[in-house]
Amino acid sequence: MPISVSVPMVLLPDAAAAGSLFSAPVSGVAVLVALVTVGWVVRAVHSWRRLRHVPGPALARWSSLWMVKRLSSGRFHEAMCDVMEEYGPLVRIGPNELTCSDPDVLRHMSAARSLYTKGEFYETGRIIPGYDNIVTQRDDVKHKALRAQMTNAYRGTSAFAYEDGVDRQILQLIFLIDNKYISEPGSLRPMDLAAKIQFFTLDVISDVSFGAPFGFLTEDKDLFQYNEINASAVPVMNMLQAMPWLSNVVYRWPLRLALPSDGDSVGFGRLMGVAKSYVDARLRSGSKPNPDMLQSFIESGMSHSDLIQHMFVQIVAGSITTSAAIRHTLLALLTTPASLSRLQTELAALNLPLSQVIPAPTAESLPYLSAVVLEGLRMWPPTTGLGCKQVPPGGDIICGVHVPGGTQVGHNFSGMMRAREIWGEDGGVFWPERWLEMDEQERKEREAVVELAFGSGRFRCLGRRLAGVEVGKGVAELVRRFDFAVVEPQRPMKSESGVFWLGSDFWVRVTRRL
Ligand code: HEM
Repeated sequence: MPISVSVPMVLLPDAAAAGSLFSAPVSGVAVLVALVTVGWVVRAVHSWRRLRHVPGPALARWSSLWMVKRLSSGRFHEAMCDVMEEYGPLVRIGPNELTCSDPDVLRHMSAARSLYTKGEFYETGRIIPGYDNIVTQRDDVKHKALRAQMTNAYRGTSAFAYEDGVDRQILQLIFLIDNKYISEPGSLRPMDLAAKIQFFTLDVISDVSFGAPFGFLTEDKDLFQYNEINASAVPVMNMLQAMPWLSNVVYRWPLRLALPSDGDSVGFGRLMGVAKSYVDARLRSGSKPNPDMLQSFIESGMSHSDLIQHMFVQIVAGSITTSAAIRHTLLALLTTPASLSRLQTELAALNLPLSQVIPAPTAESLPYLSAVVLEGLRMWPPTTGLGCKQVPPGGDIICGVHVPGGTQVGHNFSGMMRAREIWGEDGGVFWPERWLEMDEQERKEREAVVELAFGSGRFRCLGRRLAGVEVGKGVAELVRRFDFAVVEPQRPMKSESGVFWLGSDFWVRVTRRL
């Protein structure tokens, strides 16, 4: 029997009543969406107008998507060269971001009395949310004070010499190659040169920092999955470069729980843990001072938390950059036999025994080695990120145009190092001879441009001297002792650029020369 249910008429809403029941929330959401859209459009139009006179790709005028796409493509350095070619030395690459390839402008922004400050992106490098280190400190007065505190350690006065640490790790690298990776006729022991160089730079920086290497070279493995985790963190850094405000999201609960911490067993956190254990051991009463950077930092009066942070900062800042420089210079040499042979001849003339590493002053006095190192830094500046500086409140005239206060102006390192106006038609070619053919004045000026790969003025890289010793000696000692044949000449190495270079799969066949 069918069941019939009778509903009292009072409970049945009529059509009009139904409409009013739903229309209130629907129209509320619609108004909200409309307000947000109008707000976004007004903001976008305002930001487009502020910099509409600066040339650049159409999408970049409205959105950060242009940068996001280029930064995540792995070819950011090429995008920077392309925009310079197409639009000139000052290019708009985001709603509030410009990039500049004029060396004078870059120097001006970082000069001692300049009113520019570090840009918004720097804050994204904080290790502890809300707590600044030398890289992230945007307050000029505090940055200056911190830098003064740290300079002694980087200068290498206080009875410590970088060179010993670099030499120890060069010998360790050579020992590893000699014992594990020498191929004989008919046998191949392929070696990923990119990985070994990364191990080398990590062991150098830990050796000079705490007086003991991490041990990447002795273990011959990616300890604490550091390199693997570093590679997976770079895409996040790339996103932050395009949209620094995202770091406010990352630093909030619950995402902040995923940030590295010194209790982690792998990655950045593990490295922080190692740094902390060295700091704690050194501060323990009765512990012996050691002639290293940590000791200099302690003597400068740094707090416990600052010591840990700055040990960690320099491990990261001092390894990814230096390894990119050595890796690219070696690749350029292996694929330019005339340059490699000329360098090997220069090194052979030194008649140094194999037990000895070339002393830094000797390496620096070699004309061809110096030309090779300069040319490697020029062709592939190791930092490809923008290092934006913020235009002071009153605005400034850059490359002849007015740029309003608050604009973020980045360094177009890659474009500047290949610009036709500076380097001529062959700026895109690795050719160390160019340095030997210049007259003294010209060479001085060009060297000053390459030097900008380390920043300048108030923000100049503190590890510049160590990096120079490491790159010069590292390249020289490897090509002096070994021949490297690229295993896959059509794709010699995997290399990607964003904020930093990432390199891997640089497979080589190694034989002894001496
Ligand atoms: C080829 C290797 C290297 C390159 C190309 C390089 C490049 C740079 C650049 C471009 C900056 C930023 C400048 C700016 O903000 O305008 C910088 C800053 C810095 N670098 Fe390096 N770097 C290298 C190696 C090193 C090494 C080995 C160390 C540590 C021993 C180091 C420690 C630092 C520190 C602490 C800063 C922050 C300076 C400050 O803000 O005052 N770097 N470097």
